[in-house]
Amino acid sequence: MAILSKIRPSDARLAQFAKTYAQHRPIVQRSLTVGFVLYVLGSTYRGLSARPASKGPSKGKGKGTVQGKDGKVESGKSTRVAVDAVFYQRLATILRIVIPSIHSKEALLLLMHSSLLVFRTAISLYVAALDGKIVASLVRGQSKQFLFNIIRWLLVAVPATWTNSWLSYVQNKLAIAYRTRLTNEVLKQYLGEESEGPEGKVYYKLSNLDDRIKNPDQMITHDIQRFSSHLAAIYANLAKPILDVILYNYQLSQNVGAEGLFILTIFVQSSAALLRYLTPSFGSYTAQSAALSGSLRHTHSRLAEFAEEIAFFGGEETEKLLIEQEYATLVKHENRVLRRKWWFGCVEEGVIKWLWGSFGLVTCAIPVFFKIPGVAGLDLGSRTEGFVTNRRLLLSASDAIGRVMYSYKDLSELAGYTARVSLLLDTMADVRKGRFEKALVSSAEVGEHAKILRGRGQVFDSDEIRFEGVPIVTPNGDILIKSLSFYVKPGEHLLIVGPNGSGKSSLFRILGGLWPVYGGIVRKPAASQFILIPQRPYLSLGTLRDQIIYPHSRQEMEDRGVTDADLLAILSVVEMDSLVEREGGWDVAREWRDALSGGDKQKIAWARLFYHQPKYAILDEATSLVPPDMEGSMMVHATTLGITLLTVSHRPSLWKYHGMILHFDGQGGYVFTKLDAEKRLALQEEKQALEAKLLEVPKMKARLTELRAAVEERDRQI
Ligand SMILES: Nc1ncnc2c1ncn2[C@@H]1O[C@H](COP(=O)(O)OP(=O)(O)OP(=O)(O)O)[C@@H](O)[C@H]1O
Repeated sequence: MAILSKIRPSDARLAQFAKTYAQHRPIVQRSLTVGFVLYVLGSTYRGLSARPASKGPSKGKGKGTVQGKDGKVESGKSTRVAVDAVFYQRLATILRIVIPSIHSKEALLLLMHSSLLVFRTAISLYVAALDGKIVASLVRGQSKQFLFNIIRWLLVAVPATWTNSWLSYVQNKLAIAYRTRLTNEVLKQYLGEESEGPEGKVYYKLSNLDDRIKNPDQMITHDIQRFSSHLAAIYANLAKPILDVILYNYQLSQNVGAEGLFILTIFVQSSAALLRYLTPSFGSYTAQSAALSGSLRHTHSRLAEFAEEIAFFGGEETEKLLIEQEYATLVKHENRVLRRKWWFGCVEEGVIKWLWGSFGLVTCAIPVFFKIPGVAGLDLGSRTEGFVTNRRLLLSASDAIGRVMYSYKDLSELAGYTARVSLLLDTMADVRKGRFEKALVSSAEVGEHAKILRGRGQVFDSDEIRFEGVPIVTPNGDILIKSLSFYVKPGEHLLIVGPNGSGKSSLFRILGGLWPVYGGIVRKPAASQFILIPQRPYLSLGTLRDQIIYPHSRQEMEDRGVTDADLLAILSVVEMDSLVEREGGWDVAREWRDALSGGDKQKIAWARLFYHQPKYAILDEATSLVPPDMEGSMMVHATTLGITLLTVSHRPSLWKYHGMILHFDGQGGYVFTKLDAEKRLALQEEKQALEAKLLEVPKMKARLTELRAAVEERDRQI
């Protein structure tokens, strides 16, 4: 006061400014009101024009097709995406999975979330009343009352910040809970227990027998996560802003003071600087999350890439374990970030809304308790009240209105992710029932071809393998062989030969239960009685031991009474025992696909065969990279273990190990007969010798012509 009384010239200037301002104040108020209305209109327009959200999976005016990650349409038959009855129907189906009962954890979280939303609104109402009281005490100049109200204001900050942080925490918990439910359900079907039955091997059939889903890995990892977080957020994004808008709407009719706006801007800038300083490095957390998500996706893409090999090994459980481990690491990280967000949310709320809010009130109180010349008491009161209204409008109403504007966008994004998740669930359900959607070859619609495709064969359990009139049909409806009949009795090894693409591997896919049987009768042991060794064997993620015992776990190995010493003995059969020392022991884990050579991979696959000792081994060019002397010893060893071999090989050196031959001609025909290896080899040698002689004929003819010319020349000279 003493300082103020000394600066008379500035006091006069202040009084002059206040007078001019008071004269023009109505215009300022009107401009602010118009500006505010324009802002609301602009936000509304932006909110509505964001409806055909180009971001996210929805397309067009809230409608479109379900798209893959690179924008490719997921299915030939387009799936509508709109906020309509179909969306609510799909959502209801998924809700039954993510909230299985009212006693579930998710239902409890949802109840907590709702209660917190209502509680927060109640706090807002209380604060609104408290604000009014503070303004009243300011206007009346009641310093004690004012201080008392400020203390109440700071006290209410405790439950308010607590509620807001809890809201965000519970919402994110809910998203994780939804995701876990959906992931478990999808994994159950995708890598399900019933791998032996016709309902199993969904992960193989989804990508090989059906066209609808191009990237199941992305759907299971990314889309389910996006769907879950959108579903958890949509409740708060719709319900709370509507409540807030109703609550604050009456204040929009009140004065919007330019003074308040100015001071508030300073506060907002200061709080932003402080918060920038305090903010944990959420950017690096996001990068880490992306890396972990990428790793999880990589594991899934490996599964899709090697689906055939894993399907033959019945490695579903091992793959499921690996995926679950990756998922657990990701969730652990997300939970850590969530906890940081929780305390940061408290600080953020405390600083922005409450601490600076109280400072703002104190600032407004200065002209009340310390008289500023030229400004009337009544003006001061209305200006303070204007500031409070302004603060509320900007901090609460603008936030609420903004969220209402964008709620439709949220809803259509949720519709997009709902469509993706539904497509995944529906396609899996169809695949499990043997209903596939795939573009077929043009002739598939007519005549005998169509008749074969409409048919279904019978599959019986048996000790031996016997095909009776079974057509070999590719997933796109191409008929490789119309009717195939052959058998393999235990101990009677079968050699399968034929040109590329004639259907040799396709036969194995039917044996492994991967491709449907379109006709005839198939008798065969369960898929678990087969082991496939392809040219490029599958190596799982895990230790060196895991490669030999795949898909067994260490526990299963021990339960079978097998020790590491036994595994070493198995490795010595394929002359790979030095590998254990070279790689640093049985428990070393690495990307074995890159660590081993092609031949080493084949030998490891043979070691795996000797460990499992199945009834039948399918060898699809399984010795192509192994030295000739070793392939013989490996075959003999397999035979002594009682394993019956079904071999695809172009090497005549392997013929002698087989009793029967199935010869595809590549034109839809085949011969199934006894294989007399010696006779066949003798014939082969004679054929080769004749072919070699035939190659000499042109050279001999040329030489003969030369000799005849030379003789004629000599005769002329004589
Ligand atoms: N998942 C699939 N979808 C559609 N067609 C397929 C699929 N897998 C294989 N085919 C087709 O089936 C035909 C036979 O393939 P298969 O792998 O049985 O040949 P193969 O006799 O083993 O040949 P190769 O000696 O080259 O291995 C090929 O024309 C191939 O394109």
